[in-house]
This record gives sequence, C-alpha cells and structure tokens, in this order.
Amino acid sequence: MEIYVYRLKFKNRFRGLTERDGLLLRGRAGWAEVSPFWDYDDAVAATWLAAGFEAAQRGYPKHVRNVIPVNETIPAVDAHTAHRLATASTCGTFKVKIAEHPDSLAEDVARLEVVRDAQPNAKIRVDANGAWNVDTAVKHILLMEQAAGGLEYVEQPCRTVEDMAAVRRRVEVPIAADESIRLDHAIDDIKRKGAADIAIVKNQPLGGVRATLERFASYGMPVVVSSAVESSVGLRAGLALAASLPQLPHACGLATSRLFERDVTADPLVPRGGYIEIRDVVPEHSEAIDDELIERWRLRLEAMWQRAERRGLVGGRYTFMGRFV
Ligand SMILES: O=C(O)CCC(=O)c1ccccc1C(=O)O
Ligand SMILES: [Mg+2]
Repeated sequence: MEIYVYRLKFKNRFRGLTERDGLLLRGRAGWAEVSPFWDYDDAVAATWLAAGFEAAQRGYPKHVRNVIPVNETIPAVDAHTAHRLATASTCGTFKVKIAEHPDSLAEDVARLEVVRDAQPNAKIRVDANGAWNVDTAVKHILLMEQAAGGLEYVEQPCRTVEDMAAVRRRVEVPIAADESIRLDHAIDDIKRKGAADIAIVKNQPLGGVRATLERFASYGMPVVVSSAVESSVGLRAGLALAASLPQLPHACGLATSRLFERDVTADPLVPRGGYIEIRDVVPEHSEAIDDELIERWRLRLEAMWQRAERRGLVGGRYTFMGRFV
C-alpha cells in the first residue's frame, strides 16, 4: 500500500480551518482517504485509519442505489455570501451552520432568512455543533424555525446527551445527534434517554463503511450520512455508505467538495440536480506542501498504524510516499 499526503484550501473558513490536509492511500481495491483532524489523538485517528485501510484494500459492499440526495452546506458566512451560495445550488435541502460564536444569533437569523429567500421550497436544517445550553437552545431553535420558515431538524444543539434529551422534550423540531455519536459513541445512551430523532453518521470516525452498516440496525432511527469535509476521494466512501443503507429518507451531507478552492480531482463529486452520482475517484492534485507537514504526517501515520495494528484493524506493510503531486 502506498500512502501520500494531500492539502487543499477552503474558500471560506470551515470549522475554524482555512485548509484541509490528510492522507491518500492506494491499495489493492483503489484510492481511499485518511484525514483525522489534528486535534484528535492517535487512538481516535486509528479508527479513521481503519476506515481508509478497508476501503483501499477491500473496496465497498454492494450498493442498493446509484445516486445519493445531498444537502448544500452553507458555512457560517455573511448573509450576502449565504444568499449567493443558496441561489447557485441545485439541492432541495440546505444545511446552515450556526452558533459559531456566542453572539451569533442575529447573524444566524439573517443567514437563515436569506437562504429561505433564495430557496422558497427547500428543506432547511441547522447545525449548532453542541454550542448551546438547554434554555439557549430552546429559545434559539424557536427563533431560527421562524427565520427559516420551518426546520427539517437541528443537529447537535447541546454537547451532552442529557441536554439534547431535555431540548427534545421542549421543542417540536426534530433533533439529530452528531458529536454524541461521532466523538462520544453514545448511541445507546441517546436511545435510552430519547435524545434524538435522527443519527448523523460519518464514515471515518465510525471506522468504515462495513462497521457502520453493521451498527445501523441497532440505531433504531433514520441516519444521515455526512462528510468530514474530505476530498472527493473521502466523499466517495461516504457515498458508498449512503448507497448501502436499506433506507435513506433524508438528504446526506456529502456535497462539501465545493467548499474547497480546488479538489484533488478536476472532476470532483458534486451534485447535479441535488444528487451525487456514485463513481470512483482518482486524485491528481494537491496544493503545495512543506517538508514540516510531510514529517508531521509521517510520524502520525506511524503512531496510528501501530495502534490500529494492535486492535487488528490494519495489517501488512505500507510505503510512505510523502507529498502527493
Ligand atoms: O453535513 C454537512 O453538510 C457537512 C459536514 C459538516 O458539517 C462537518 C464537517 C466536518 C466536521 C464536522 C461537521 C459537522 O457536521 O459538524
Ligand atoms: Mg454536525
């Protein structure tokens, strides 16, 4: 297996980041991505590695559909930019990032109003990334529901399962769990406490397509497959997961390629008419990468590979090829 480092630039700041970097794996079955964020430790990163290793060596399980409905992702940008992004989109569902800083309510409301103005018939969902306490969540959700003229769901309004459950009892808008699943692996607690209506699932943090599919039956609620803002190589794995689920009642959060200035391919996985068609992706581009970043990835890969090997998630040998060109 050959492993390369890639780097891409965001058009607008996303999750506080201006760029995205990670590893591209070429295995027996094809290309795959491993791109844990830098704030994750080696134990967490090993699970992300398992997802990419499996995809590169074994490919993906059988699909039950070839096109995946997706949401447009509107980052926490100013109202003018949000309006432009929403107008340009062919998607029937919009996910609007909100609550990016403590005083963001007025900006959040304005962003939702312009998205609704640009897309009168679309479904709109919001993602608070766990920012609120229970009272703030209840208050803001009601205001945002008004601003958006209805919300499909609110993703992770509070950080803890208890608070999510409390909010869910007090608002009618459905609640989706993301960080509670992807970081805390608390699906059993979510079910026990009645904390969510929908589960957000992400391929890399959950350890790959097969591991996530196996767990799906026990979730007991609809799932939405979302990206970890990967390159099109990583998005391809998310599409494979969405394509293998027995039911897919909601649009998936996989339309994130356009958040980059330029993807790893000139033919990226972007929606047409609100759907992404599934196909393999062969990378041919990365932004320039300095030696220091290459060295950081080389060391991190060694550490996560050791961890994953001890857990029986990877095997054999790899060749670290350095920067991808
Ligand atoms: O779901 C989407 O539309 C985009 C993906 C996304 O928002 C995201 C991307 C990287 C890390 C966290 C998140 C998140 O859903 O919170
Ligand atoms: Mg989220």
